[in-house]
Amino acid sequence: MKLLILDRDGVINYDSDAYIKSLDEWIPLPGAVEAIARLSRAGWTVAVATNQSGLARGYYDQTALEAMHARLRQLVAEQGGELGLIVHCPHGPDDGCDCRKPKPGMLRQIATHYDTSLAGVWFVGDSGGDLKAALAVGCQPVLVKTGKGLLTLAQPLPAGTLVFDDLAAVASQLIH
Ligand SMILES: O=P(O)(O)OC[C@@H](O)[C@H]1O[C@@H](OP(=O)(O)O)[C@@H](O)[C@@H](O)[C@@H]1O
Ligand SMILES: [Mg+2]
Ligand SMILES: [Zn+2]
Repeated sequence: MKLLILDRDGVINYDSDAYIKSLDEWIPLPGAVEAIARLSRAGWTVAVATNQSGLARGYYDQTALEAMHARLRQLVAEQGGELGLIVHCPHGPDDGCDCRKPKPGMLRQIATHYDTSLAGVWFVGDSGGDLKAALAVGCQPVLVKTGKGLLTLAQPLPAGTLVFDDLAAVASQLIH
């Protein structure tokens, strides 16, 4: 299957060092919704793996998070596409979970959901933790320059990391 996995904050929507705490703060990056819809219409399954430690920190609740994800699904549907599984890690850095990136637990959850291999599946992120999670399970690490991407690019990247300006550029590369 044509599976693409995306990080959320900094890839699909603007990120903030103060976390994205409400639907009002959740603002799609230019071209991101259109890119997901284009990929979906072209037969790609687009899934999301996102750290949401703001839940553990008490900055927002599950209801707010689900409102953001419902809005994203609605926007993609309005462009004729369909967004696949969204998996989030609700834990904090000290909770010792298996799902918080750079651990690959969420990527494995997505592979299990779709009963497919992760080998070579592109995982598109903006942080070093995203790239590490990809490498841990044989995904193709892909960095975009949106969100924290330029900061990440200032550090040494894992060998073989692909770099694109944004999600729209990733979509154009995958859709021939
Ligand atoms: O990029 P994804 O995984 O979709 O989500 C990242 C967010 O959960 C937040 O992750 C936090 O990191 P800590 O969780 O505090 O280490 C910070 O980087 C915030 O700026 C950011 O909004
Ligand atoms: Mg991110
Ligand atoms: Zn977790």
